Amino acid sequence: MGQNLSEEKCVACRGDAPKVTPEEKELLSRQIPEWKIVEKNGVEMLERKYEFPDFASALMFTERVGKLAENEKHHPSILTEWGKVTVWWWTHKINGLHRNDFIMAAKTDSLYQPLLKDYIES
Ligand SMILES: C[C@H](O)[C@H](O)[C@H]1CNC2=NC(N)=NC(=O)C2=N1
Repeated sequence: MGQNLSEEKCVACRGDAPKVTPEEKELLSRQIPEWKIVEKNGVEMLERKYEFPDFASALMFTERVGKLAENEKHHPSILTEWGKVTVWWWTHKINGLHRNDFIMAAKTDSLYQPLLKDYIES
């Protein structure tokens, strides 16, 4: 498992679901090299900043990430600014990182280049 994280489904995550082990964290991180693991209030999260040519395209990306979150029932924090969107993924129910978060980060990455391409061509 784990060759194509963006194609895995996000599984329903219960409160007793396992956090990723340090070994899994290391392996999964290699598939999402642009993401950093940060800690906020003692909770580990995945964080990535995406860049855009203006506010409208940043907002379109935010909307697409929001739809992805609703489809997968797993929801990020998103900060939308002029020319950039910062996304954080973690699992609220376990206050930390689950495999789901790495799946969602990979899926988020897969939305980025197509949006830029559509936007520039339109
Ligand atoms: C019932 C519903 O699926 C859950 O409450 C979901 C909603 N979205 C979620 N999103 C994230 N990131 N973590 C969760 O634990 C979580 N729980």
